[in-house]
Amino acid sequence: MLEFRQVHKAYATPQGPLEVLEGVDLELAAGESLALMGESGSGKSTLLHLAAGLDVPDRGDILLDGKRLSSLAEPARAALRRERLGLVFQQFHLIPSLSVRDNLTLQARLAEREDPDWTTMLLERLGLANMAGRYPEQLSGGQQQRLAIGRALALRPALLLADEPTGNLDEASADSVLALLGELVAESRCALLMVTHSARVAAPMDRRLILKRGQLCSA
Ligand SMILES: Nc1ncnc2c1ncn2[C@@H]1O[C@H](COP(=O)(O)OP(=O)(O)OP(=O)(O)O)[C@@H](O)[C@H]1O
Repeated sequence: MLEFRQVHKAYATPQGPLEVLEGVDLELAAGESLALMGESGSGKSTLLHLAAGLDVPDRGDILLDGKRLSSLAEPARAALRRERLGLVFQQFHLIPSLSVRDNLTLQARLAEREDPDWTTMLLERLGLANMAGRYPEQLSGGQQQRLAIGRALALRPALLLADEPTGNLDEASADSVLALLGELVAESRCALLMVTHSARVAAPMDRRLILKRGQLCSA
């Protein structure tokens, strides 16, 4: 469902171009889970942003459901993103003026695809059912993280892209939230591409790859 073919990406810096991805090949099947690992600065977030169509490669192709993301204009990429992807990034980007429930369901309502049973199940599983009327600032960091995960799953995406959103959580709570994410993804049968530094989080996933010197290799 997601394919990278010889993807190259460099950033312009005062010292000249910084080559981050140098011929990345990747295939992710529907429903498959993949842990993306690698040292800080190795290009994991860059790869995830490209997969989300938030940025485009310098060379190479990225295909989502057989559509060439890299040659679509931004409005078409945004439409595909809304339709098919769930995103969980390091910043939660919750809307302060909306309640927990409304943050979770906003996109689904805009797309007229709200599923009240799924929403209720997500709120319960994420431990947010008794605070659905609260606002983001009234939640702890871990609760905000769980809400960001719920929001990404509310539209039942075909692919969830997650940049390990551990925030300032201690290791034990981060691991338990990420384990819950893994369960919800499996139940909704969506594919998962997750950046993680934790071997424990990566262990149950179908595959583990490491980004090293601009290329992907097996962990
Ligand atoms: N917009 C940008 N302009 C210039 N350099 C950038 C830009 N974005 C990222 N970089 C550089 O590209 C490299 C890869 O960054 P990226 O954020 O993809 O790494 P990462 O593996 O996700 O790192 P971390 O694990 O620390 O989050 C880093 O050296 C970073 O400094």
